[in-house]
Amino acid sequence: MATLITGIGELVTNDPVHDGTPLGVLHDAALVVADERVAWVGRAADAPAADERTDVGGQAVVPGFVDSHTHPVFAGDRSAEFAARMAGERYDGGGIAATVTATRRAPDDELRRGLVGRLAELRAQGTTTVEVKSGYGLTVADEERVLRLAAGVVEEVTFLGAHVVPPGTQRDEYVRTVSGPMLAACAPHARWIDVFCEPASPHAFDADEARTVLGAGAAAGLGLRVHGNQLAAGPGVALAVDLGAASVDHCTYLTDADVDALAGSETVATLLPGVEFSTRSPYPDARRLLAAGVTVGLATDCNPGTSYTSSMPFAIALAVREMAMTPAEALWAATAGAARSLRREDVGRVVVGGRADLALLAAPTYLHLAYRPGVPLARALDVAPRS
Ligand SMILES: N=CN[C@@H](CCC(=O)O)C(=O)O
Ligand SMILES: [Zn+2]
Repeated sequence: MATLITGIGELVTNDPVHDGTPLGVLHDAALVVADERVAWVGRAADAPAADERTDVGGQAVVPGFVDSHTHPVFAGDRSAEFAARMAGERYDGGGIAATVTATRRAPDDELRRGLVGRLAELRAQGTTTVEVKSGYGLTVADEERVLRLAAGVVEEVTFLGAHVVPPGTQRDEYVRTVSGPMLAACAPHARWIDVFCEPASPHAFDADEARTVLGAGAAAGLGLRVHGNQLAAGPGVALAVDLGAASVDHCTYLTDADVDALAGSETVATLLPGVEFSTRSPYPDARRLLAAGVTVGLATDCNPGTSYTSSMPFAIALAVREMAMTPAEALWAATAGAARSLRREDVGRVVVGGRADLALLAAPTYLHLAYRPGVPLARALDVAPRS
């Protein structure tokens, strides 16, 4: 069954063929969706016939947001930690242990309910692809169960056993566990492996430890992602580029050498401005990255410690207001850039043959995403189900 979506006042495709810009904007547009894929895209006046027709009344349609960095499988509450930070405390990753304790105690049903609820929250704000990390289990059994739950509901699943060294565990012994039995138990549920490489945190991993874990993950067939350069300049970015990681995330503190390395690489710099908002930290220098030609992605980093938001529009608004990205750059980073960080060609843009993952905006133009911060304008557009 084919559905014609018409009455699109402004359609962002991320396909430059339409207007010669990265966003590929069309006005008075329409598209045809069949079997959850885009079958046709163009001007409404040229639209072909279809079995069904949906008129969106002049609203804007953009590619569904791609949230390429989240940690939504957890239990417990860390709002008091947030309040303490707002009163001047610094974030160093120490609070992760509290979430680990609560997550280990939580039965599967409670974790699944929390995950599904957070994914619904994301979708209600226009996000159609979500990457989900583990990292609050940190035993073989708990990491495996978290990833099994995640793999039951999303495609992009990331093993983050190397989030922090759990209290009471020797560092070298833990790195051996993560790279050995934990990886063996978790790899069947995951597409990616990630490491919090941050020597500035006493809880996270240094370059050698991160290299060991990522090397083992690559040997097990997983793609690589890195949490790096969040708290200070450090080895995370260089390591990610050296190992051909798909993404290095945070990038808050970068040296010139880091920027140069990223510029000549296939590694996406994924910026997470919700973290700087919630930890009262300086924002990453997005303009420096863009000027150097680095591919920039944007994500929420939805997690209970540093960024408990599920809103990609909020990330876009922060990127525009606090990181001086243009609204067009921010939307591209939240869709096509984030898709590239997941090495996905089928999401993050509206092209024939791609997934019909779309966000509808209660607004005439995508500019409203940053212009009207905090207003629930975006929602995932549900098109007719597969025939
Ligand atoms: N920095 C490391 N990990 C998460 C925060 C986890 C937490 O504090 O619970 C992040 O991406 O910011
Ligand atoms: Zn993270």
